[in-house]
This record gives sequence, C-alpha cells and structure tokens, in this order.
Amino acid sequence: AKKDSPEYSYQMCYYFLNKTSRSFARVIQELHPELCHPVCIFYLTLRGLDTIEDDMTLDNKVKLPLLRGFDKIMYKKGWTFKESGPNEKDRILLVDYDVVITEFLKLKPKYQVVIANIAKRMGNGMADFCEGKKVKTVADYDLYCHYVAGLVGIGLTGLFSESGLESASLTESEYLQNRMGLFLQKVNIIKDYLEDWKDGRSFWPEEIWGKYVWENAGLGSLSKPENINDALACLNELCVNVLKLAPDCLEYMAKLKEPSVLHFCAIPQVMAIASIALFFNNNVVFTKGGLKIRRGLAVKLIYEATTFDGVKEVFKKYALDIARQNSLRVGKNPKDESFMPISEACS
Ligand SMILES: O=C(O)CO[C@@H](C(=O)O)[C@@H](OCCCCCc1ccc2ccccc2c1)C(=O)NCCCCCc1ccc2ccccc2c1
Ligand SMILES: [Mg+2]
Ligand SMILES: [Mg+2]
Repeated sequence: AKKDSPEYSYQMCYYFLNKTSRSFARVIQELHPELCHPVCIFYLTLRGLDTIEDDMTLDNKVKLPLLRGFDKIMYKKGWTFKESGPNEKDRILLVDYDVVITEFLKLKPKYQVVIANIAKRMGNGMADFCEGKKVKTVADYDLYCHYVAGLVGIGLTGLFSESGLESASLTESEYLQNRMGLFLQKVNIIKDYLEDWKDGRSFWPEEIWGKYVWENAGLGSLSKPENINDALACLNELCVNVLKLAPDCLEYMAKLKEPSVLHFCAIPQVMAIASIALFFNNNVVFTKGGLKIRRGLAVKLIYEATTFDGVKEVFKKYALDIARQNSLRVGKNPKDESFMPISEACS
C-alpha cells in the first residue's frame, strides 16, 4: 500500500512481525481474528523494547530513558529511532517504529491499557538490570526472566480475558501466567549460552554455575574442553531448574477454552520441552551453540499441540526421555543437583 494509505501501517506491522520472528509470527497468525492484531502489536511493542535492551552499542545515557519511558513513547505519533547499532538484528523495526504506534493507537482502549502496562513494567525491569543489577542468585534469574518473559504471559492472559474468548478467572493467578514465560525464556537462555557469552553477556545464575568452576574462575571456563564434565553437570542442573516449571505450565494450559488460544500457547511450550531434552547433557551447547530441534520434529510437535491431551503426551514423553538420559550418565559428579531424579523435579 502507499505510505499515506491507512492500510500501509497495518501491512508494515505484519511485514515486521514476520521479519523479527518467524516462529512467533506463525503462532500469532494462528489466533482468532479478535486477538490476532492486538497480540501482533503487543509482540512488536515488546520486540522494539527488547531491541533497545539487547543493543550493547547504546550508552546507558541513551538506553535507560528509552527503556523506562517506552510506555510514553507508544503514544508519540511518528516516533522512530535510528541510532541502533549496525548489527542490531531488529533495528529496522525501530527505524520505522511509527507504523507500530499508528496501529497501537487504533486498538480498542481495553487492549491498549494492557499493552502499555506491560511495556512500562518490562522497560523498568530491563533498565534495572542494564543499570548494573546482576543475575547472581537463582532469585535474580527468576526476576530477570519475569521482566522479559513472565510479563508477556501476564499481558497475553489480560488480552485473552479482555477479548472475551477466555474467562476472566484466567487472570486470577499471575503466578501461573508468569511461569509460562519463565519456561520459554529459561530455555532461550540455555540455548544462547555461547552467543550471549560472545556478546559479553550471560544470564546464567552464578549461584548455579559457581558450583562447577574453580574458585575465582569465570563462567567462560565452562566452555574450555578440559572442563566439559563440569560444564555438562551445570547444564543439566539448569535443565532440571526449567523442568520444575512444567507442572505449572500444564496447569495454566488446562484452563484454556478457545482452541486457537490453546494452540497459540502450546506451540512454544512443546518446542521448549523438546529443546530441553535436546540440550540435556549435550556438549554442543558449549561448542557450537544455537542448538535447534529438527524441522520435521517441529512440524510434528505443532500438530500434537492442538489438544490439551496432545500437550500432556508431549510433556510426558520428553520428561521420561530426559530421565532416561539422566540415568544413563554413570559416575559423573554424583554431588551435583542435576543427579536429582527427574521425576522428583517434576513432582
Ligand atoms: O532478540 C530476540 O530475538 C530474542 O530476545 C530474547 C532476549 O533478548 O532475551 C527474548 O526477548 C524477551 C523480551 C521481549 C519479549 C517479546 C515477545 C516474545 C514473544 C511474544 C509472543 C506473543 C506475544 C508477545 C511476545 C513478546 C525473547 O524473545 N525470548 C523468547 C521467549 C519469550 C517468550 C515470551 C512469552 C511468554 C508467554 C507466552 C505465553 C503464550 C504464548 C507465547 C508466550 C511468549
Ligand atoms: Mg532479544
Ligand atoms: Mg533481551
């Protein structure tokens, strides 16, 4: 459409949705028409915020006011940002961010309120961690993941409820909604160990990895070949930490009534549980990084995620798969947490 036609900003939003994340773009376009557009704008708003957070070339003098003020920026017609680093993968979204604002301002006010509230909480949480708060303890780890992903689950639940497609009772427990996001983000953080390390960042909690490196050694020592056994024990404990979230995610999904909402929520979840089974005790996490489940398996998982019974079967299959892999590991670091029988972790 031409730049000044009303369809232009609408079309550009779906262009950016597909450019910034094929996986989420596919699941978002699965949604009931009443929810698809608000969730698309919700996604682009938070991806814009995350593009600022991820940009290591931005000085905090510029970055912090943008993060903490993003919920106000969303109402500034025409606002764009052209100072992202040249390698920032989603920088084009900020260069033409005015189309997201145009579409956001056209949403029903009941959706705008939910999106602006989450953007404000996420932006301030991201800024706290950019200002110097470190992911040291497991509590810091859970707090960071709450800010960048738990809040997404909370916001989505608000949109589901406001649309009338899901019951308002779904919004009662922010705890379960938060766990949905933690599950996905923690899998992301495990997958991105090497990539984040190269960016000079890591979100792995020192309270866990500190047990597997020598006094005063850093997280980087886990990527040294001679330390692979300790690295795997650390990886396995992180995987068990994620598995503990599985029952809460199933409990949340059990409450969903609208088929397209269940499918939308379940697809990232079944991908995540299959990913943990792939990462568990797998040295490729440290050597090549960016481990992804095979495309054929992804297609199968998408099909199985169409019913809640299908989701339960997938979770059960991969929990047993990991337990089997765990029992096959002989004589390695019996002291570490990851030796805890998986069934106990999923209790
Ligand atoms: O830069 C990247 O490509 C990855 O960035 C990661 C990072 O920087 O840590 C990191 O950025 C997080 C901050 C921005 C969150 C953006 C987002 C993601 C998915 C959505 C899905 C639907 C609606 C809105 C959404 C918003 C990232 O994208 N991690 C992927 C896991 C986050 C999942 C969020 C989430 C939470 C609960 C959900 C419940 C149901 C369905 C989808 C859900 C999706
Ligand atoms: Mg990111
Ligand atoms: Mg980020």
